[in-house]
Amino acid sequence: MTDHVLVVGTGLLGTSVGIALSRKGFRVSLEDVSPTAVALARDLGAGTIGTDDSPDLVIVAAPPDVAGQVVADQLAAYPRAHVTDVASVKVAVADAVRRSAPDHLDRYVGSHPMAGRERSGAVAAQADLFEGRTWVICPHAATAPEATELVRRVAEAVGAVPVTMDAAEHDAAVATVSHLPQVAASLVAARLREVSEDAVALAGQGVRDVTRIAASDPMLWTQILAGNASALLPVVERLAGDVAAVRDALRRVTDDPDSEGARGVLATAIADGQLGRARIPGKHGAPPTTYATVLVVVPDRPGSLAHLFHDVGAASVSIEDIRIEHARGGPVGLVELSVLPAVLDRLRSALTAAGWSVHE
Ligand SMILES: NC(=O)C1=CN([C@@H]2O[C@H](COP(=O)(O)OP(=O)(O)OC[C@H]3O[C@@H](n4cnc5c(N)ncnc54)[C@H](O)[C@@H]3O)[C@@H](O)[C@H]2O)C=CC1
Ligand SMILES: O=C(O)C(=O)Cc1ccc(O)cc1
Repeated sequence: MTDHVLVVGTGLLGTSVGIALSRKGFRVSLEDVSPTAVALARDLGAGTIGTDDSPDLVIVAAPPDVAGQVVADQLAAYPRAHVTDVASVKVAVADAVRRSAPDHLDRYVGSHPMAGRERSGAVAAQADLFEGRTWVICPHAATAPEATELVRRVAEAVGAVPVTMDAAEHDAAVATVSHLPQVAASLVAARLREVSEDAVALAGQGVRDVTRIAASDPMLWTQILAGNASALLPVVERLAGDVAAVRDALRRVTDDPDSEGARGVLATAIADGQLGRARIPGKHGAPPTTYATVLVVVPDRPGSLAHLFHDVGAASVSIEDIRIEHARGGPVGLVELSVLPAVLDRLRSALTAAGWSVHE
C-alpha cells in the first residue's frame, strides 16, 4: 500500500495532487525551493513540510526545464523510492534523467496528468483537478513495473484515468491537443492589443472561448514549447500553411469580389475545423458529435457516384460516412451521406440545385 508520497514542487499541480491524496488517506510530504510555496501548500491541506523517512513515491511537479534534474536528485536522495514527474513534455525530461541518473532509471517513470489550469501557484490548486481526466504514464525500456503501478494507483486515487503511452508518442499527441492550442490562443489574444477599447468592448463568447488559455504563465509555456519544439514544429508549419491560404483567399476577394475559388478556400477552412472539432471526445470519453444524413437518389449508371461526389465536393462539404442501398428491381440506388449537422442544409440545397433528388 502506497501511503507515503513526497511532492516536490508545490505549485498548481503539486498542491492539487497533495490535497487530493491527503483527502484519500495518503501521507503526503511537501518540498519546494520556495519556502512560501511550500508553506502555502501545507496551509491549503496538501500535506506536511519535509520528511525524515523515505517516501514510496516522489512526484516531481517542478517546471519542465528543471524536472529532469530534480528527478535525478530525488532518485539519489531516496534509494528505495520510485520517482515520477508530471511535466507537460516527456522526451526531454526522460533524456535529462538518463543523463543525470543513468544508474537509477528503473525507479523512474515519466507521467503527465492531462489536467490543469491557466493559472499557476498553490493558490490556484483544486482537489478535484484530476477528476475524470487522463493521466498519461510513459514507461521507458528500463522502467520497473512497480514504478508504473505506483503512479497508476496514485492517478486512480485522485480520480484520474491512467493510460500508458510511449514518451515520443505522447509528445507528438500533446503538440496537437495542448501546445498548438496554447500558441493559437495566445496569438489570437495578442491581436486584441491592437484595437480600440470600443472594439474590445464588443467581445462575445467566441473570443472568450478561444482565448481562455491565453492567460497562462509565459515562463511555464516557454519551457513547454521549447521542450517540445521538434514535435510542435511540423504542426505549427501546417497551421501556418492554412493561415496563409486564408490570407491569400481574403486578398483575392478584396481585390476582386467575384474571384473564383476564394470562397471555397474559406469554406473549407471552416468545414475542416468542424471535422476536427467533431473528433474531440465528449466528457468522460463520450462519443463525438453525431452526424446528420442526406438520402440521394442515384441512377444505376457508370459514373453516377463520381458525379455525386464531385457535386458534394463543389459544395465544400466533407462526407463522414456513406451507405448505399440498391432499390430492388429499380434502375436507381439510394445513397445515404453522413455529414456534420451544421452543413446539412447547405448540402441539401447544393445537391437539389445540381439536379439530384434529395430525400429527408
Ligand atoms: N499548469 C498546468 O496546467 C499543468 C502543468 N503541468 C506540469 O506540472 C509542472 C508544474 O506546473 P505548475 O504546477 O503549473 O507550475 P507552478 O509554477 O504553479 O509550480 C511550480 C513549483 O515548482 C517549484 N520549483 C521550481 N523549481 C524547483 C526545484 N528545483 N525544486 C523544487 N521545486 C521547484 C516552484 O517554486 C513552484 O512552486 C510543470 O512541469 C508543468 O509542465 C502538467 C499538467 C498541467
Ligand atoms: O487550462 C487548460 O484547459 C489546460 O489545458 C491546462 C493544461 C496545461 C498544461 C498541460 O500540460 C496540461 C493542461
